[in-house]
Amino acid sequence: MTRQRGEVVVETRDLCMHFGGVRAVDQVDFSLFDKELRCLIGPNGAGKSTFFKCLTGQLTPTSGEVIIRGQPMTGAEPFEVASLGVGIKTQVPNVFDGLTAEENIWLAARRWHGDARSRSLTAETIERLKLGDIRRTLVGQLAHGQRQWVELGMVVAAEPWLVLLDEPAAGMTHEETYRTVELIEEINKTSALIVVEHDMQFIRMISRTVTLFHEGRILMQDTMEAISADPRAREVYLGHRA
Ligand SMILES: Nc1ncnc2c1ncn2[C@@H]1O[C@H](COP(=O)(O)OP(=O)(O)OP(=O)(O)O)[C@@H](O)[C@H]1O
Repeated sequence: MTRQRGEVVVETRDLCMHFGGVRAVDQVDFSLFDKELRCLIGPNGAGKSTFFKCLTGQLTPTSGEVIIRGQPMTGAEPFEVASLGVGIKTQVPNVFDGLTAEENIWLAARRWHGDARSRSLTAETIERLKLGDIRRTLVGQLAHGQRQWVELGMVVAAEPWLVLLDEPAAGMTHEETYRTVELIEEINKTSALIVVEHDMQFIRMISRTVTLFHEGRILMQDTMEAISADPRAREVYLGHRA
């Protein structure tokens, strides 16, 4: 079961996001502990992305509460969530194609820090995520996976204590997915993470506590091994994916 570590840093209470009659997120009570790495999985339409967007401020929930490090953040704007020290990577690309990888990472650092600190953070991030071979390449010329890693670098350069990632391995090859897992493990040394992901190979490699959504609710929360062995979980999700 979930190994509880330290303080709860993200909490939702009775969170609901309804679109007309569609209960995309319905009465969700969720807790994330400091330094935890949590994956959110579920079949198409289960409510993962909607839940994610309620945390990031992209959507204002219909009812319920979002609490981040003790602060009530229900309905906050994305910049207010980011201001708490939360790094957010959505599915929408957020890079400048006409700038190099290094310049993109520097810009992300510069948003929060002075010039000197931004330069050192950029160098540290490139070293930490092993992006040295592409640092001077224009992002518009990079492969899909490499662009995603630059975006991860942009998130890391802001020194977040919490990182929220929506489908970081989407569209990646096996090798790119493997590298992305390594980068996420590296980021988890300094940040808690919530990762929405479809890719079973990715989830198994990450191998931590997984929250399984189904019809807007949390159906199960456990290791991937336990979820894989559960008949109900298999029926709603794994049966048509594993
Ligand atoms: N803006 C919206 N307006 C109306 N309905 C929406 C909207 N966004 C999501 N929904 C509906 O809410 C439900 C949950 O969708 P959501 O995208 O959160 O699921 P998901 O688990 O992220 O699915 P996927 O894995 O396919 O991305 C679905 O029925 C979807 O059609």
